[in-house]
Amino acid sequence: MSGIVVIFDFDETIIDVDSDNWVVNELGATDIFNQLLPTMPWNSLMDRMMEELHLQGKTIEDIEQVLNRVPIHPRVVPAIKAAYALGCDLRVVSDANMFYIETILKHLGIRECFSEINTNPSFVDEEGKLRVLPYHDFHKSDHGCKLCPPNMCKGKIIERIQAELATKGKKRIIYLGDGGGDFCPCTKLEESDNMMPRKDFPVWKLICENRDLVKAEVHEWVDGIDFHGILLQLITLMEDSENVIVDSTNLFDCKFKRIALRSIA
Ligand SMILES: Cc1ncc(C[n+]2csc(CCOP(=O)(O)O)c2C)c(N)n1
Ligand SMILES: [Mg+2]
Repeated sequence: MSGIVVIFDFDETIIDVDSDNWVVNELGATDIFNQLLPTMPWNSLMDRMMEELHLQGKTIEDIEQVLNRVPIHPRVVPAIKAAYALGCDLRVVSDANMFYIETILKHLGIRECFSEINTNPSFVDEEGKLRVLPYHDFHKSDHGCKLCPPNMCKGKIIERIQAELATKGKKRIIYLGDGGGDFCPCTKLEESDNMMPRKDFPVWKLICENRDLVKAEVHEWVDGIDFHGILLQLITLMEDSENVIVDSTNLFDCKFKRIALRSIA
């Protein structure tokens, strides 16, 4: 086991679209989705959209088939398999839902690479309808974070993971994400952690505008080629820097690799 935990956002990070929009659009429910969007929070809207699809005769198998052909860059699965093979602890933190994520990861043959999936719970009810629930029950209590949507504060999830890691000795985090919801967790990372925001996506813009709020090293990525290249380079570099104390000859190699990485100043 390496001392590295890699935390992945899901939509527009592991897969190349928003899974919610993908299912709605592919099953022909875009118009009703657009009508309902201004009237309720996203997470409640997804539960409602699953009801609409059920009423239109769409089955759970139809949803599975659509999820199984979701766009993903060909380098992403090899990157995840390689990070797992190198002994990293891989986790998902996503505002999609458990049914979508597990269906896609199983189809890609990488479900077992992940030790944990933190997302909105979902289940198939007795009528065969997919139900989507909030990660935090915002009807019961407010998570109190002003940056995040009411159903999920990814920063709270990172703090829980950090507390767990603190009990297991020193572990370093690499976080990959794209969305506005990935900014709060990124502000919780330490100097020795690495943040990989997707270039020109909301979290990248928020980091550029609030550079002082982010202590972690920042490495932007554009596509699956970067996802693969930068992630594996960072894992190697972080492992090297752990070995530096026992083998100082690694130091030059380590510095050289650091220069080779693309960073946001
Ligand atoms: C303008 C606008 N309205 C609503 C949303 C909400 N939203 C869209 S896809 C998604 C799932 C993200 O999953 P993951 O955390 O895996 O990326 C969420 C919560 C948004 N992003 N932008
Ligand atoms: Mg995302």
